[in-house]
Amino acid sequence: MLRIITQQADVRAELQRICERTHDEQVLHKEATVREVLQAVKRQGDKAVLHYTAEFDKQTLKAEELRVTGSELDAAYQQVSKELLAAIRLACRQIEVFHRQRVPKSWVHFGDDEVVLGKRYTPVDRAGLYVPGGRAAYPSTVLMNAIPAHVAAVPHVVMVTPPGPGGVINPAVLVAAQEAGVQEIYRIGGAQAIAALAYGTDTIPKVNVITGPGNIYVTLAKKLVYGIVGIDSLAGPSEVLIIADETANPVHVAADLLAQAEHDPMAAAILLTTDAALAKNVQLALERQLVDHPRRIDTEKAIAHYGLIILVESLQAAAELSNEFAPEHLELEIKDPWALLPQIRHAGAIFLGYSTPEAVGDYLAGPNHTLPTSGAARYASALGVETFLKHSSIIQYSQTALQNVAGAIDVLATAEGLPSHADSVRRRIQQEE
Ligand SMILES: NC(=O)c1ccc[n+]([C@@H]2O[C@H](COP(=O)([O-])OP(=O)(O)OC[C@H]3O[C@@H](n4cnc5c(N)ncnc54)[C@H](O)[C@@H]3O)[C@@H](O)[C@H]2O)c1
Ligand SMILES: N[C@H](CO)Cc1c[nH]c[nH+]1
Ligand SMILES: [Zn+2]
Repeated sequence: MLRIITQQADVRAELQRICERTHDEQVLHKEATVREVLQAVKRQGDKAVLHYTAEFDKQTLKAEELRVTGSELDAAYQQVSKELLAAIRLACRQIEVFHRQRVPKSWVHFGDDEVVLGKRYTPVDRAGLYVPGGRAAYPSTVLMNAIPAHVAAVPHVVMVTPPGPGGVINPAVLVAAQEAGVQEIYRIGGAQAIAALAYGTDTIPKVNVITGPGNIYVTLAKKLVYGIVGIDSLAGPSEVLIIADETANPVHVAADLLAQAEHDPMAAAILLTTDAALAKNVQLALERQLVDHPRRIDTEKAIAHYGLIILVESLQAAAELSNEFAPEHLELEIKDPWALLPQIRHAGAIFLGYSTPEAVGDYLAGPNHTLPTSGAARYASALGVETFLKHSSIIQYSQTALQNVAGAIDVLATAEGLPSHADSVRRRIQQEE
């Protein structure tokens, strides 16, 4: 049963508990497991990857079986329906159109002071895309990761995803990967996959950046290898926070809460509403929709531990609580969502109005669905083209321009006690004299 509480002193503590659920004490033992997996893969490479694939994914594979073959890729097209292929292609187009609008451009400015300054963007050499596959297959996540990498012109893109029974990878995942231009795919998942991408093994190439969402093991592993490789953000168990007033449809609100809760027993689903009747009706609708839900047990776990309805005094109060939580997804199911939007400061993606369920963003609106979770939206953003790019600063001074600033550099270098810095400028000026 989804709990209803009224806005009172402990609301903030309760929201904080849910927000920080991936950092709490129960997660510590998982972090110990993840550290062990990372160390083992670093030292033993493929041997450890195969060991953990047998232990956690229950699949016994040989190193030469890790890479998905060309014939499996071809066969996948025969296994998906025409409708699914058409939907994947529609999503592909819309995601690409959106991501092409965001490509940062290199620039150079030639100043009148004979100083040239600029920024030059270049893609990483190798990217590793994690596509989750434990509880569900995610062709949509393939597209959300691979298309920005393609738009960024990353030369070498590797994808990993956990093996299903018999080592098989869901054909829709393989089709989506081909439609989005991924050629190299390995059937590994969890922390062992992140470790393999970060350190490299005989079979799996070491990459420069790892992107993609995953469960708590994947997210902890990404956090721990950050620095050895870049990462997009901590995109862990899914979340939705809905702000609704008396005009919202309780059946739709309940469906949207379940649409996130069904991802993972650690998913979070929160409703902030100004209307007590709506709160009650959402609670009832959610119970009804859960009755014959195919993922009922895990979804109920998420709702019981990380689900909540809070009755708030005003939409302004709701916006403040939402900002503190910084949800991955925020829905504004209210009369005038645009009026509340300026109050919203932290959210991975914001869905406005009654006809914009979060699922449109999950699949094909265009913006990326790989989003920061557990409060990371306070400082991080959606995966994007820029995740696969870095920029180098461009600086050129003429002799005259250098003379103009030589005195200031001398003073700063002397203040820092770094005489060779000052000398490197002085010698050039003197050489000219
Ligand atoms: N934030 C986002 O943008 C976003 C997008 C899509 C999905 N998600 C989230 O991705 C997650 C997908 O999770 P999933 O479990 O379905 O797939 P997953 O691929 O993330 O995790 C499966 C892997 O976890 C490992 N694992 C399972 N149990 C383990 C154990 N006891 N010890 C060590 N390793 C273990 C296994 O190796 C397995 O390969 C969900 O939490 C979902 O909410 C988030
Ligand atoms: N809601 C997920 C992000 O938290 C993304 C997704 C993929 N497929 C369905 N949903
Ligand atoms: Zn979803």
